Amino acid sequence: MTEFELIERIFATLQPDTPNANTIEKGIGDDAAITRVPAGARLVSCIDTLVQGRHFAADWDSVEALAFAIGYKSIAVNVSDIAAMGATAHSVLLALALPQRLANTAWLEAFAKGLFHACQQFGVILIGGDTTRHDQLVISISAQGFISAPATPVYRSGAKAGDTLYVSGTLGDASYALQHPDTEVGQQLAHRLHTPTPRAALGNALGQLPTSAMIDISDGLYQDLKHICSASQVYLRIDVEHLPVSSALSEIAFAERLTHQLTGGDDYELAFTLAPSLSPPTTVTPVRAIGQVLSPEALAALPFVPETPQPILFYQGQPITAHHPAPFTTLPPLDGYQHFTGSS
Ligand SMILES: Nc1ncnc2c1ncn2[C@@H]1O[C@H](COP(=O)(O)OP(=O)(O)OP(=O)(O)O)[C@@H](O)[C@H]1O
Ligand SMILES: Cc1ncc(C[n+]2csc(CCOP(=O)(O)O)c2C)c(N)n1
Ligand SMILES: [Mg+2]
Repeated sequence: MTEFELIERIFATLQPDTPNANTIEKGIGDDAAITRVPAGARLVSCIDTLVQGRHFAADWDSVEALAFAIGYKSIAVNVSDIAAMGATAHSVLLALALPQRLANTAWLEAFAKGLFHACQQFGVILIGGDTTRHDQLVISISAQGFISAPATPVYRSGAKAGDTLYVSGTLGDASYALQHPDTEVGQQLAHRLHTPTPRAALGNALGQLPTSAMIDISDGLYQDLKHICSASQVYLRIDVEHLPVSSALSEIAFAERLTHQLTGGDDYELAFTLAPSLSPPTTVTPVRAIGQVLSPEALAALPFVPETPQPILFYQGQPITAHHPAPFTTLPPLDGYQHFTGSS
């Protein structure tokens, strides 16, 4: 298959019809795509790259077996970032660095089926891309979405003292599945790692409310909430016993599963803050209050306040510290997933 046959046979042909198609003046097939933007809408854009051996397994057997899931997940992680702005995803561009051994109809069809399955589920259309050859599989997807009035974008920077902190779905499932793939619980949770569900409808509903801050959880709850703390210049209280847990993960010892929930990553849940007078929207995705934005008075009452704004963990009403680490025996490292560490 040549590069041009591949694009034509797989990406232009396998795409199902979608409602967004009528807003695309030119999709796959020219030098760039042309989209009709709804009058008054704001354009929301993001990009995420998935790399063999870093975002999914390095070995070829896994990459071959996971073709559908890799296609699905590369769309899902972008839809999640668009949802985290309070927006609705509309269309995507796909840049594919494809190893020779995957440039065959079987692998590409399975990959495209996963990709288009996610596109259909979340109402997005593939409008173009770029295909090159490389020795490892690397997938970059950029997504664009829209926010139309009365919805407004939700930033990381708007959390206010007294707001309630919420998180959607359940946490820690993907991380457990990644680290324990051969256990019964790991296998029950494998779908949460390979085919995560971005909270598209919830993100959209939160864009209709005066949601004060929002982020999607990709690198671990604690680390991602740190971004809300520094952008909003607030301290967050997290009550660890309130972290939502799936029934499969609840089988695991409390301290161990909490570590996955706080630091594991790959959750693609939404964390957000709302003024206490507001109720979170009711969509198919459950949400749970897990803490609050600390007021200056609440902070002043703490035995110790870190210098920089950050989340503070509580268990049974008491701050979790190195001296009083319960429910942990020793405080685990709370940094989540990082591509580069501090050392050079
Ligand atoms: N190479 C880059 N060039 C320009 N901006 C970048 C680059 N890498 C990251 N950014 C920007 O930095 C900000 C944070 O990026 P980051 O990738 O950490 O986002 P995230 O949503 O927290 O993580 P995820 O990759 O899991 O979606 C975003 O605004 C992103 O666009
Ligand atoms: C083989 C393998 N190793 C590790 C992980 C875990 N992992 C990789 S990237 C990431 C954060 C989001 O990435 P980004 O910040 O680039 O969007 C996480 C939690 C995985 N899924 N597969
Ligand atoms: Mg994000």
